[in-house]
Amino acid sequence: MSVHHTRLIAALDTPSYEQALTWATELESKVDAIKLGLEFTYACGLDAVRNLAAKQELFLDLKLHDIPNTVASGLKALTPIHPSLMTIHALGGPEMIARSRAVLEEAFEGKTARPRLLAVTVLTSMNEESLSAIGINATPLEEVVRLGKMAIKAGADGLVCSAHEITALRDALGDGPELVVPGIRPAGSSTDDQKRIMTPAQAAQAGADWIVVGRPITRAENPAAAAQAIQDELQAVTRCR
Ligand SMILES: O=c1ccn([C@@H]2O[C@H](COP(=O)(O)O)[C@@H](O)[C@H]2O)c(=O)[nH]1
Repeated sequence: MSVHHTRLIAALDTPSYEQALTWATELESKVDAIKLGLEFTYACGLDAVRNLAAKQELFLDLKLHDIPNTVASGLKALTPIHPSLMTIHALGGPEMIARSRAVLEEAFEGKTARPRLLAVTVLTSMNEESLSAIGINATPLEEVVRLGKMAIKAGADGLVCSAHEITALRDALGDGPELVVPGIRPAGSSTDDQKRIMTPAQAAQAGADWIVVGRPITRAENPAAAAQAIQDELQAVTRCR
């Protein structure tokens, strides 16, 4: 059994390269990784992503979702950036997930660390009502566990889920899968468009490997101080597993 600490990822959601670089620099010693997603990548391009990846460990969150060949080829095209974590949507199904895993293994054969493949289960902006609106008559918890089991069996290294589903996923899948958890809100902060939220300490207590925090850091008057406060909250929670 070893002591386990939850690590902090800052989501740098901005269309401005200068802004992202400023945040990445300010947060360098405060967060464990940065996340770049659709907004930054579409606005600034892959060279900009590559430049920031040279500065800090990178979670490249592009949530690919298409037919298996297109997703696998897309992931392959991104491998020179060498992010630590990459996302696809679990809803793409087992063949898409298995092809994605295979392409990453092939691209990084013989190298020390390949990017870990994460399957996004149910977005943290969704609740039971939003699931019902798209014809899914299940709770987010039921749907996350159902998709999570399928995705891990198909070859995903981990899952993106909310902190509310961590215990059920650990019960179903054990400690192996890497659980990456957005929808994090320090006590008293605005929920924005997030529906399934928890505080950093609650998510750490539940067993998150990583938490993802965007606006509570980037919209703070002092982003570095906001990130440090979250780290302090995480450090106060020590789990053994
Ligand atoms: O289910 C998901 C999957 C990804 N995200 C991403 O995480 C950050 C959260 O940002 P906040 O500002 O802390 O809300 C954002 O980049 C999302 O694209 C998610 O929120 N939920």
